[in-house]
Amino acid sequence: MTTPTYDEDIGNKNIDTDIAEFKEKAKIAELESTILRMDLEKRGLLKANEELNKEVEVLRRELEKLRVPPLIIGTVTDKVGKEKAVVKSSTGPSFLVSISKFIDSNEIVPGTRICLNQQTLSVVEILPNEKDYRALAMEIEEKPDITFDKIGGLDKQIKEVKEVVELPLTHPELFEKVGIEPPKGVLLYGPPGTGKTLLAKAVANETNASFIKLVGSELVKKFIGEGAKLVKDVFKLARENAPTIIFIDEIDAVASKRTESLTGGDREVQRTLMQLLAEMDGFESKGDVKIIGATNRPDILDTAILRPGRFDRIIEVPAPTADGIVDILKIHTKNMNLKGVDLEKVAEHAEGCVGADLKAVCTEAGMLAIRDRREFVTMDDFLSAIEKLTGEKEEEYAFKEHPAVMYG
Ligand SMILES: Nc1ncnc2c1ncn2[C@@H]1O[C@H](COP(=O)(O)OP(=O)(O)OP(=O)(O)O)[C@@H](O)[C@H]1O
Repeated sequence: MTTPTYDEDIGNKNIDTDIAEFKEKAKIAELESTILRMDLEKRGLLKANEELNKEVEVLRRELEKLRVPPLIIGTVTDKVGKEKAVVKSSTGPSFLVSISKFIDSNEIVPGTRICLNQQTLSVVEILPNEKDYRALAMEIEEKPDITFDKIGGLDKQIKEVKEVVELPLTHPELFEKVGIEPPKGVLLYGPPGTGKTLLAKAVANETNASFIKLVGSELVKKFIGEGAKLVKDVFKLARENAPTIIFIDEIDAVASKRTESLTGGDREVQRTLMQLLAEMDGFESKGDVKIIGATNRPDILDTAILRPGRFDRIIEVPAPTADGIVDILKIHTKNMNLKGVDLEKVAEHAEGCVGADLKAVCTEAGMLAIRDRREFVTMDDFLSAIEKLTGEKEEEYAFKEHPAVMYG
């Protein structure tokens, strides 16, 4: 074997370097093409992701449509395969229904409470257990923190409510001695936002009573077939937690005049009203459960609800007078840092506003000060707030008929 000469040695080294360089370039080219391929793949995936997101959005909208109330409540009595179930609806009949693909069918077992879409009758929602669900339908406060001094411009109404609701709770013996039955319930009527709920809460506060609030329209519109049952439950709960004030807002939704031909929805309302009347007739007027109903539409009420022994006292809660507006403004500005604000002048500009509007005016005036980085609220803030809010209200009235128009 001959040893390579010096020149041969250099030549070999050059070839080696060339090969290494070539290999490196090939590697780089390969990596670059991998990057390109991956980039293309990424773009494809992003596109697919975009498509899928669109599909999810369409399905979500479809699901929302299915869940639009009114829904029928039912209880699963049997499961048929993976996609069907036998459901006893709370309106009476049983149905073999399909389970919507949006529902995890494993969660559907006999006894599960579900909601059915009214048109397709397919299972579109699983309800929490009965107790939790009931809690959603009513608002319960042990002792509300509203006192009579937080209500402005309603002195006459406060006196009447105290006489009719509070006195029988605090001094039932007075009624016994005189030999008259205290009223079981009182109906408050007037435009929205005038303080009906406040009055009911203040009575509960004064008498250390529990406060249960129901909203008539929710009772009958949200879940078909549950209204009557809920009314029954509310009275049971009220007796267990007595003394109790049951406040039924928008009572017209369950107690409007009967119509000749009853549609499904009307029948539901009728059942709820019957249950309410039965509960009212069934309890002692000397007992410690009182009902306060509220409505903006006294003209459409069924007279059955106004018979003696039911809502036998009716109290109007009107929009505030000029003095009332000043009183309410004083209440809502009590903790505000005012500078040069003449509440009587503010009241002149706020003519036609109800309590809820006045509260909104005070909050808006405060917000204007904060927006200006000021720590005090001026007359101008109030005037701008009134202008803004009354403008918004006018727009609202222009679009929808408002019950308050009844009151002029
Ligand atoms: N007379 C009032 N005095 C002080 N504040 C009031 C008065 N009326 C309304 N408000 C304010 O407006 C808010 C809403 O009032 P409230 O819920 O009592 O009205 P409502 O008559 O029950 O209305 P709705 O008929 O819409 O249920 C209250 O929380 C309170 O801040």
